[in-house]
Amino acid sequence: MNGLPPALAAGLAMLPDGTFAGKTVMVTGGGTGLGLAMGREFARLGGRIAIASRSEEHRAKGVAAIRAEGGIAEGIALDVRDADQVALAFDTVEERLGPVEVLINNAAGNFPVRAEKLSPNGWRAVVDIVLTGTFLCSKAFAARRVARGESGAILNILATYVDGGAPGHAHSAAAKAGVRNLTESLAIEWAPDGIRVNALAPGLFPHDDHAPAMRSRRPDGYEAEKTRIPAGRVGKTQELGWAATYLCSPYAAFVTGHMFVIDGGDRLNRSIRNPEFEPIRDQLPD
Ligand SMILES: CCC/C=C/C(=O)SCCNC(=O)CCNC(=O)[C@H](O)C(C)(C)COP(=O)([O-])OP(=O)([O-])OC[C@H]1O[C@@H](n2cnc3c(N)ncnc32)[C@H](O)[C@@H]1OP(=O)([O-])[O-]
Ligand SMILES: NC(=O)C1=CN([C@@H]2O[C@H](COP(=O)(O)OP(=O)(O)OC[C@H]3O[C@@H](n4cnc5c(N)ncnc54)[C@H](OP(=O)(O)O)[C@@H]3O)[C@@H](O)[C@H]2O)C=CC1
Repeated sequence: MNGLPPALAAGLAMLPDGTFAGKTVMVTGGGTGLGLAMGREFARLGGRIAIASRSEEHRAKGVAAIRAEGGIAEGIALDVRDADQVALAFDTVEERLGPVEVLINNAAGNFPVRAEKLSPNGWRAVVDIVLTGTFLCSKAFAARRVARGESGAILNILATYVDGGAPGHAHSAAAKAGVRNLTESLAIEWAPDGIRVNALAPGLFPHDDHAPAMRSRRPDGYEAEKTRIPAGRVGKTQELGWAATYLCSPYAAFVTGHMFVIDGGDRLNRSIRNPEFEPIRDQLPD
């Protein structure tokens, strides 16, 4: 489990080439980090990628990365918190790339903060991006798929702290837990329409795009994680692409309402000798 099989490390496909040929895949927050890694894998399998986010710079970077690999990508301006912008984004994508058949709700906001210091607006910003944004995009997607009488797939990006919470991240953990529950409600509601709704919960996947507030503050970066995570390493962003494309592919046609965890066993980590408890207020700045 510590490394990748040589064939996978060399970039060989898990799914057949062309699995997403002719399909439009919208990735919210797809210009950076994990969203971009997933978009690249969908594009490699033939998908047309719509990168929908707020920052022109992020969108342009993502579009350039996918096009440099021979893929098809367009950037679409979108703040997922705004229902009118969401509707316009879906219409614009349809005009430029065709109707969206796969939606990846990846956009998120997060910053570490002691809960008693989190302002109402800080709470609202994160919950609105993660929970309300996921609902608004899912609703716009499903309304269009149902009107066309066509199936589709939604993948919601969670975090492993949907179980157990996350001290210092109360806003994000609560919002992600809400998205997990939403995944299940919508999966049941839309199953008769052929719309599958699944979730992917990543463990620790460092990347160069991480927002400054979310970067590791440890002097050794992520070196210590090698002994903390049971698999002995952090995740590689390409691995999320493999999981995401499988869950949205016809090979997962009977999979819906599922949360797929990809974390090297981190979530289940229990030790015989547990570390001492260090209060969160001692771990975060004032
Ligand atoms: C752990 C591993 C798992 C990883 C999971 C991830 O999700 S990784 C993904 C991570 N990726 C990202 O997060 C990328 C996207 N993130 C973002 O765009 C911003 O971080 C955002 C979420 C604040 C939204 O931006 P926006 O322009 O909509 O909002 P705004 O700037 O107007 O602020 C709204 C309120 O929040 C307050 N506040 C802000 N920062 C801090 C802080 N550090 N401390 C305290 N408070 C903070 C700010 O003061 C304000 O409250 P006020 O003063 O009015 O009471
Ligand atoms: N990296 C990790 O270890 C982990 C990540 N995750 C999850 O993976 C996903 C991707 O995170 P990651 O790539 O690490 O982080 P990034 O900060 O790189 O990505 C977040 C993306 O969300 C977009 N975004 C933020 N707010 C909005 C908004 N209001 N409307 C539209 N787009 C928005 C940003 O684009 P823009 O600024 O252009 O709007 C950005 O591209 C998130 O859901 C995160 O919670 C979960 C567990 C671990």
